[in-house]
Amino acid sequence: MNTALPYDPQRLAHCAGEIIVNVRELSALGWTPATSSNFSQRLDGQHVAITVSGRDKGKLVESDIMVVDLDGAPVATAQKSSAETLLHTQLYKRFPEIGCVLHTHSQTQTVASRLYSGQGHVHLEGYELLKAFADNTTHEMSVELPVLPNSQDMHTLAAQVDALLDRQCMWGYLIDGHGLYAWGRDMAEARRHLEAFEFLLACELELRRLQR
Ligand SMILES: CSCCC(=O)C(=O)COP(=O)(O)O
Ligand SMILES: [Zn+2]
Repeated sequence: MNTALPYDPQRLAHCAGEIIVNVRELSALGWTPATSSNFSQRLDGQHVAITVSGRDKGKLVESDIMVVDLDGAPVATAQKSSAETLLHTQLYKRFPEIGCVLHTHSQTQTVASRLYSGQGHVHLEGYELLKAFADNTTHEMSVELPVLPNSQDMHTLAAQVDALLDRQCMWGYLIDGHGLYAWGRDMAEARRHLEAFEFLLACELELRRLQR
């Protein structure tokens, strides 16, 4: 064991395994086309396991998961982390309870982001599946899923997200023409939120189509 590492390598191996298994399943659904999407899990109070930039997310292996600190700087590696690392670390930095962040580019998420960008959010109401966002004490009756303008400048995007989080507490957001970010206390919860958003967005798109 390399005792010089500032994080627990066994925890990294565990998180990498969880990321690989879950992302393969998301990829098989067609939610990570053309090397898009990125995924992370918190290792401890200072470190995050995150996907290496540009990898085929459907074929991840352990060496495709690396460690960054909460400012997004690589730790004990020369690998390049996801181009969108800052969008992950800003969440871990701000909310100690967040343990997992998932970002995908499904067709449903991307089309919905385009359709609702003018409105700035997607209003989700009247669905039993909204219970996927409820904790033990509250029963969510409606959810506003924010839609942010896209930018190639991650600092601009991260500033938009920070401003949003000042006003509103939520489990995800869309980026226009880009995809969805969703998170949770652990992989299971983040995945439940991601799948619930995907399903609810698909319902909204279908309703719009039928109502035309
Ligand atoms: C080819 S997709 C463009 C970048 C992107 O949006 C994405 O999610 C993947 O970027 P990464 O650097 O994490 O591979
Ligand atoms: Zn992306």
